[in-house]
Amino acid sequence: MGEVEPAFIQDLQHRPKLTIIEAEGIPLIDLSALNSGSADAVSDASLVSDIGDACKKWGFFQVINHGVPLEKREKLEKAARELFDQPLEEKVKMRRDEVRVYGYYDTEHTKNVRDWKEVFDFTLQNPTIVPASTRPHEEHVVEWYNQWPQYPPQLREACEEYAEEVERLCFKLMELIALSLGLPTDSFNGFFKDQTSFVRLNHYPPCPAPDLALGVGRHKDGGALTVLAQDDVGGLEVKRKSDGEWIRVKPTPDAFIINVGDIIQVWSNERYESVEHRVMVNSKKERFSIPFFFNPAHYTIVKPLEELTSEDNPPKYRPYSWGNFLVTRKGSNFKKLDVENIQIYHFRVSESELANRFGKAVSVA
Ligand SMILES: O=C(O)CCC(=O)C(=O)O
Ligand SMILES: [Fe+2]
Repeated sequence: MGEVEPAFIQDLQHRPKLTIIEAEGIPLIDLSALNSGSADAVSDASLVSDIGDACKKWGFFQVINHGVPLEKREKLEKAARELFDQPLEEKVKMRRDEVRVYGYYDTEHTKNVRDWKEVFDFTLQNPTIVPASTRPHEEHVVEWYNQWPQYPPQLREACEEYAEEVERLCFKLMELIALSLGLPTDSFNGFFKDQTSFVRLNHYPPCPAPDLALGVGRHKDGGALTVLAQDDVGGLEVKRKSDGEWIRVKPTPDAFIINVGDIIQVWSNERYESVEHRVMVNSKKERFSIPFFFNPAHYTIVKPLEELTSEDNPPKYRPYSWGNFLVTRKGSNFKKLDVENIQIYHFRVSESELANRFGKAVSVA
């Protein structure tokens, strides 16, 4: 990528500020209690409340001593560099499209503006089963398969080993999140039995106009939880809930950045919110990152959990099909649409509807 074409240029109000706020950063949480071997470590009370506070206040936190071996992460980071270092003719041999949705891609759009990046996606469950179309109530399913390159030869093994470790961490984090919401530890496990999780290798090349373009435009992650490994360059910005300022997430060696996705926002009936984030690019340095998107089975109907709703706190979302959401989002990756793609707020019950329901409940009582 050389010159900045118009497709990359953000609208004025979404352009990044080059003065970076690193003030009060997202919380840093030490997970060593989880790996101490004690059977009830996951119910460590202060850990649970720290996670709950971070989810509520920020929707984002970093973890250290998370149990994912550093050598597995480094092996994948090295393979990712070698992969993106290949000539474009090689990389496009495993190009993603509407049928082969995993593989290499360099023309992704977020909110209909092109991202300054190239990516390689792979799924954990190969094949991943999803609805055959974006039609509501689609009963047929299709299989989505991985595409592996010849070079670098160790990429596939590095991907699979890394994914296995991070998946384990995701299950532990979901247990901590369940406890922080006052739910039984294993409340969420069942949703991930036939998971649609996938991992993305991101490469953000140096960009001649970091004031006009973004590596990834502002967005919320649509799944349940994201576990992100970023290198030491920096660029991820999180929209601070308290004042809407964009805050840079400072790289911490060997830490993972965790964020709550839209599904946890719905399950928790907005006790925890999925927070907007974006990636700034750099005129001198390339940057690499690896998000792991932890997603439930395609047949999951996402709705606020009964235990977390009540007459005073009625469900704020209408139930929706995760498979339909995922397939609709993936389709929108491949073309620039004239309309906004599927967003979680489309399923939000309006404040006036909520007030009406509440009013009715009161008048009946
Ligand atoms: O590269 C990053 O730091 C974050 C990427 C991201 O937010 C995403 O791919 O959803
Ligand atoms: Fe994201």
